[in-house]
Amino acid sequence: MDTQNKIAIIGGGSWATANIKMLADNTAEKQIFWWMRNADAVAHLREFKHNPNYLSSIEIKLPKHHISTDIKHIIGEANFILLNVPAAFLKEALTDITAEDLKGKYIVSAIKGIVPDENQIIGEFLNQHYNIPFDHFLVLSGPCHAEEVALEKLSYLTIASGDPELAAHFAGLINTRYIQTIVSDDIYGTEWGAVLKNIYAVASGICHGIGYGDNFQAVLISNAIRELERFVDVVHPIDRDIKESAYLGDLLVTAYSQFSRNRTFGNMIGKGYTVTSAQLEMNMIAEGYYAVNCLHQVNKQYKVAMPICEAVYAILYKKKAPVPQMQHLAGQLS
Ligand SMILES: NC(=O)C1=CN([C@@H]2O[C@H](COP(=O)(O)OP(=O)(O)OC[C@H]3O[C@@H](n4cnc5c(N)ncnc54)[C@H](OP(=O)(O)O)[C@@H]3O)[C@@H](O)[C@H]2O)C=CC1
Ligand SMILES: O=C(CO)COP(=O)(O)O
Repeated sequence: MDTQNKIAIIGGGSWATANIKMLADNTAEKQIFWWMRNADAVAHLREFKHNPNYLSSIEIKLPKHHISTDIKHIIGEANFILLNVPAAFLKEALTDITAEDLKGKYIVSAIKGIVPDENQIIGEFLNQHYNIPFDHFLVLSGPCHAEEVALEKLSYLTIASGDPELAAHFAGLINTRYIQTIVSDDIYGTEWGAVLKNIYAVASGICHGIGYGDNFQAVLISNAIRELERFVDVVHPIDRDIKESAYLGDLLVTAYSQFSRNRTFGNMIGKGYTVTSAQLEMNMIAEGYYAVNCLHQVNKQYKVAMPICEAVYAILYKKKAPVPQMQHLAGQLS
């Protein structure tokens, strides 16, 4: 294994900023490089050592020349590439990057989404479009909100990889006083679980926005974990315990948290905002919005019963009114 520990973070949002904090607070020897598309944010970071747009309380102590808008240069410096751009914009971010640029590197996806048009989770997309072997691919998953990392609240992260030794090595680069790590070999289940929980969090927010209470939400989420299990068991049938933190834990934190972008987005939709106005209001990305459209396409092949995802799809993409859709869904829950 290449243990140089030169890590490039690709993306400039909340999770990228929180990931830099964990990596910097971890004491293993390493170098950290950071790419983001926003030149003003790079200039601000170099001068003032804070991301002006996301989690600005975190102090970023990287050398100035380690932060850049030149993605090819930043990727060229590192042997670990930590992808942290919302899935909807990943292809755009990697436009100038070729398979040759990524050859031999370890790619870590902290993204919880599906690549639009390709309708692929990140590991599949990188494997098919950039020849990344699964034993060079890792998934960094929750349950973990960037905001709580900023506050150094105890959090658990799951690292999944086709190579358990590699997963353990990367875990050793992000463990801190407030970050515990769990290692898994379930790349597909971890990725799909994270994609689906975002859609269920949107559903949870919509229900809250139209006036359902905690009693209904508990039933919704208990049905959501069964729906999630049905789907991952069809897409990648292995022996997994859906109650583990990477699956149930991630669903719970996103569906219930005040910090969840997906729940907040759903709540606004339930309250009558249009998709565009909710997105403008948030200034952050709700992956569940993009994911539900991709999932709707992907599930034409698998035909798994997914009434919660279908209700969210109908509201967001067919412009159906939330109240009757959720009433209809409620009739199917148990
Ligand atoms: N936040 C969290 O707690 C967690 C997030 N994740 C995952 O991390 C990934 C990144 O999300 P997160 O950091 O939360 O994102 P944020 O919502 O905090 O930030 C949005 C990011 O998306 C970029 N962006 C927005 N619009 C565009 C566009 N049109 N083209 C290109 N880039 C764009 C922004 O760049 P710019 O600032 O230049 O506009 C910014 O980097 C997602 O897959 C998310 O699911 C996973 C675990 C936890
Ligand atoms: O993935 C997350 C927590 O594990 C963050 O989810 P939100 O995008 O809903 O904030």
